[in-house]
Amino acid sequence: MISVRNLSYAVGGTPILSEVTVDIVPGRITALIGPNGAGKSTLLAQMARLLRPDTGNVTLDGTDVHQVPTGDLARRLAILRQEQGQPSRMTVRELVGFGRFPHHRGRVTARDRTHVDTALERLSLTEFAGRYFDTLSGGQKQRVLIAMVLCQDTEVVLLDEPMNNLDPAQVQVVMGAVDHMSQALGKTVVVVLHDLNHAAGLASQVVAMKAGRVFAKGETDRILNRPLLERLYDAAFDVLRHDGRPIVVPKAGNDVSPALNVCP
Ligand SMILES: Nc1ncnc2c1ncn2[C@@H]1O[C@H](COP(=O)(O)OP(=O)(O)OP(=O)(O)O)[C@@H](O)[C@H]1O
Repeated sequence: MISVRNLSYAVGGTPILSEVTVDIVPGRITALIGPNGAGKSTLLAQMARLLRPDTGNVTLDGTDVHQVPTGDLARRLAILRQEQGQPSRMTVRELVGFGRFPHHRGRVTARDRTHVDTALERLSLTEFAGRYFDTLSGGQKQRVLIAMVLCQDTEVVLLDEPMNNLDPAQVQVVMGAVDHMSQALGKTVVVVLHDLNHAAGLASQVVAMKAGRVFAKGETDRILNRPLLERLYDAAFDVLRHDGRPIVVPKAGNDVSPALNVCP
């Protein structure tokens, strides 16, 4: 399990995360939501040990992530970042296959190839396997990077805005792949999402961030309600229900009532 305890982090004296405490439910999907600049990507990077907190810590099954040996962490945790390096002359299959490196360390086995094929298929990329990555469209590239994460077969998967650049059909492909990671493969997934309906469709838990702090956390149904969302975003919403889950509709004109702007 990933736990974040009293984590604070500042850059140049400016607080980015303040006293963040979160327990991520193992084997489930947790959505990180909140306004631009709330600290979601920074929190995800802290979970992946890409940043070091000033105070507090992130633990993986009770061990501080900064104490986990690097090879061990690479086999247990994978992250899709918003800004990945853009490799040029590599085919889709080669790139997705890189995700297996922490497992095979240069000696590729049949099992590694199966993982690559499965990831390509799951992200509807089989037809692009021989194409160079830099010849793909933005949405196709995004799916390749997600396939690379899936291929790593880690118990923890961290995804920063995986639905970026995707058309509605490809959103469904990626949502299906992420859902499969949790439902069928039992992985613990933390995903940064801006579209609250993607959060409603995917996540069982939501952590809402605002100004570097945890604003609210809990089961998706409990968090995605109108008063809470209006306070979180300082914007007006309607929240409807469809198929037993919330549908969030932003209202035009941002006519949030003054009373709802008051944070508790
Ligand atoms: N290296 C840095 N130097 C200065 N400020 C930073 C740095 N990294 C992050 N910040 C600031 O910290 C805040 C949180 O950034 P972060 O990217 O975590 O937010 P976010 O919730 O993921 O935002 P978005 O939804 O816009 O992607 C922002 O105000 C950002 O400008």
